[in-house]
Amino acid sequence: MKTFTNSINAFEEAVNLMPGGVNSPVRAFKSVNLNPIFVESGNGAVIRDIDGNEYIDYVLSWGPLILGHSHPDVVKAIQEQVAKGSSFGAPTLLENKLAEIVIERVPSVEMVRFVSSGTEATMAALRLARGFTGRDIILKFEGSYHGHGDSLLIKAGSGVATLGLPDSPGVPSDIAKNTMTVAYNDIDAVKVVFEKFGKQIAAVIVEPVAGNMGVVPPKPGFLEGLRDVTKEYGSLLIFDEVMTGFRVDYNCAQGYFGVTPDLTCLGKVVGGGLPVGAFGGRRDIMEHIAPAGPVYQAGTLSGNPLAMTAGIETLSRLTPESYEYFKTLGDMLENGIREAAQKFNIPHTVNRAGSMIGLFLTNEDVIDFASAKTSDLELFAEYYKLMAEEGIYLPPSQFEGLFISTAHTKEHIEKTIQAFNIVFEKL
Ligand SMILES: Cc1ncc(COP(=O)(O)O)c(CN[C@@H](CN)CCC(=O)O)c1O
Repeated sequence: MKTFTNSINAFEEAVNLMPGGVNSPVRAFKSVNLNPIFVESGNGAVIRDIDGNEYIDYVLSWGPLILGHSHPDVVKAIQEQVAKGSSFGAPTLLENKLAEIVIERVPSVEMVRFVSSGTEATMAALRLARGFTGRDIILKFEGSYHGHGDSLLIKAGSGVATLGLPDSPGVPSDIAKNTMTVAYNDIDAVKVVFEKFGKQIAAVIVEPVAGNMGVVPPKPGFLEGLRDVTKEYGSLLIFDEVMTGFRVDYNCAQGYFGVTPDLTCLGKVVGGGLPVGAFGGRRDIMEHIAPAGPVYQAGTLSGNPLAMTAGIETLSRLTPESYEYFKTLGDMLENGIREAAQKFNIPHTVNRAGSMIGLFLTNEDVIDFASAKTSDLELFAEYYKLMAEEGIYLPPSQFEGLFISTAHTKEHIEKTIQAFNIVFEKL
């Protein structure tokens, strides 16, 4: 039986030091009603908490650790770089190198700007789209998360073709009103909005595979429809690939689905576990970014040498064969979860996009946020606790997905499927 004494004590201290005891809300384990574990170390596919418990990790720091924790080559390269200096606030060859890799792998990217988080990337991409088009309105999708920028913390107004409402205190209504929200996968609703506001819409921002309502792949024709309608009205199409970038495919989700946006936002994997975000796209658009153009964007630690090193070493070790490996393990896990849920009559829908897997505790097809919310959240909390006791570390929210790394093995997957069977039998 696992004990969590040290994590419990540490969290008691933390809640007096930091809001909610964490530096990002989802880490507080609120939606699963548990004390979060404090992690001591990670090695490959396994993390160890400060009570000595070990877990097979399917969170992977919310996506970045696609090679697993403490990959020896990545560690060595960062150690060598930090001995030469951690930050200069001046250009380094490392930025050129990572930029070349990103431009080579991401079909839409002709030029790229590095920042320090996915939020910065999407904030900057929106400002760029507005500056380039001279328009103000942004269209996003209900249940999608693009970081905590004011223009993106927006919930749907009533009805389809109405303006957005703040989804957090502190977001001025004057900002919220320029963001519209419709249901993911509903291309007809998008067309209604464009018929009414098309010439005022600067951009549509979309997760090409939604990963923040759980995993929800695009319906056939959805991304293509967005590409067509934005072209028709002179708006930009922005793919937020912070989660899907280099995870769904060697050439990102845009390569997998064959739809090329005007701008792409990246994060997570592109930094290999260190703080990196990026936005890039058509050269004629990107050349509007300061100092080449008038749209301002800046950052003290943008292009940080250590973060660039982690990104270069990580992306360099991802090959087309890596995605074959993810498919093999992902197939095993997806089928194993489905078989276990069927065997023990657990309500379930399993969605998948490459090495992103979403288990919803509902028998509804999950195609958008409304259908994702039919999941049984109380059952999810019970399931989560039991899986943790079996040594499986999952994202502590029904509205997140499981990630696989190149460090996961068939043995890890087999142990995980065994845990699903044990847990589903108990529920
Ligand atoms: C599609 C997408 N776009 C932007 C972001 C924001 O990236 P960051 O600012 O957290 O680096 C994210 C961040 N994802 C969340 C969870 N899925 C990160 C975890 C957290 O918030 O702690 C994202 O998924």
